[in-house]
Amino acid sequence: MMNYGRDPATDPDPAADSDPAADPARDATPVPAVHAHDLTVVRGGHTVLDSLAFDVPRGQITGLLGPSGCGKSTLMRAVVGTQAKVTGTLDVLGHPAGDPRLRPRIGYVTQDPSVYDDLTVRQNLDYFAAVLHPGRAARALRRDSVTRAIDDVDLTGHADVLAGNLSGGQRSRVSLAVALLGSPELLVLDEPTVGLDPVLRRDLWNLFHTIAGDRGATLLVSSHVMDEAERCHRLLLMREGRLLADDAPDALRDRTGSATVEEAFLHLVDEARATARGTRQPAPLAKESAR
Ligand SMILES: Nc1ncnc2c1ncn2[C@@H]1O[C@H](COP(=O)(O)OP(=O)(O)OP(=O)(O)O)[C@@H](O)[C@H]1O
Repeated sequence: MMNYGRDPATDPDPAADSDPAADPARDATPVPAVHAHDLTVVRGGHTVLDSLAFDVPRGQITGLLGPSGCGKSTLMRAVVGTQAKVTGTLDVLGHPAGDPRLRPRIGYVTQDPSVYDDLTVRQNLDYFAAVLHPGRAARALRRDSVTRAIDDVDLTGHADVLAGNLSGGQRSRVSLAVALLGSPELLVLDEPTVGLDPVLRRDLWNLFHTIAGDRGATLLVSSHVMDEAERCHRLLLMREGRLLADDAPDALRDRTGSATVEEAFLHLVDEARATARGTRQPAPLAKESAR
């Protein structure tokens, strides 16, 4: 579906030479969970993602942060293969984004919870588990994975409540539980903590770290709340469809001499504006919020 206009000289196809025997050095550098090069998306005649290049390392939490409208959801849709008009290279778990082989390996939670309001929490999970693991032989596996997913998102006490009677934050957590069902290698979560109280937000971030640390999954998590950046292993900072930074939070703060990621973000915005004006003088600190 993607990988339009790949330049073999600068951007080799990872699937084409994926035999480790052909190049033993590849063992030392595993294919990243996501590899993007010259990734561009045009929507309604407007360039929403502008020639992005980045890697998302495996087994870590990568935060995708930036103000509302900067292109986070568009990028996530491109990664899971549901975005139209994508050009450039976008490889996910070693395959072109959108490859049908990726479907069971990726969990995706959109901003709008996709749950059936007329089913209970457990019935929602049972339904999706039956699609994922059909047949009588998988009955115990289904039951265990449903129980674990409901527990993961702290909804055990609400398992028999109709989804339509849950709060917005609880319905979002049902969506997350559905995404966790198949123990995906890559979880793509679009603003999963919106509308949650601080305790639930903390618990969810703890869960994300468990999923990455204990289960070895890769998480790509978007947020426009900069304090969530501090909880990520790596950050992709975006603004107006471009990448401002691709770094670890500590390195980002050090590099910009900032106390927080939000301050670092503002520093980088000023730097980008100064560069655009063709001057090396940093502009005064912006007043706008990064949120
Ligand atoms: N159907 C469309 N046609 C044209 N432009 C669109 C369309 N949908 C979104 N856009 C534009 O694409 C840009 C990126 O939108 P996107 O939803 O990816 O941003 P976002 O960073 O996820 O925002 P938010 O944090 O508010 O969800 C925005 O400027 C938006 O106006």
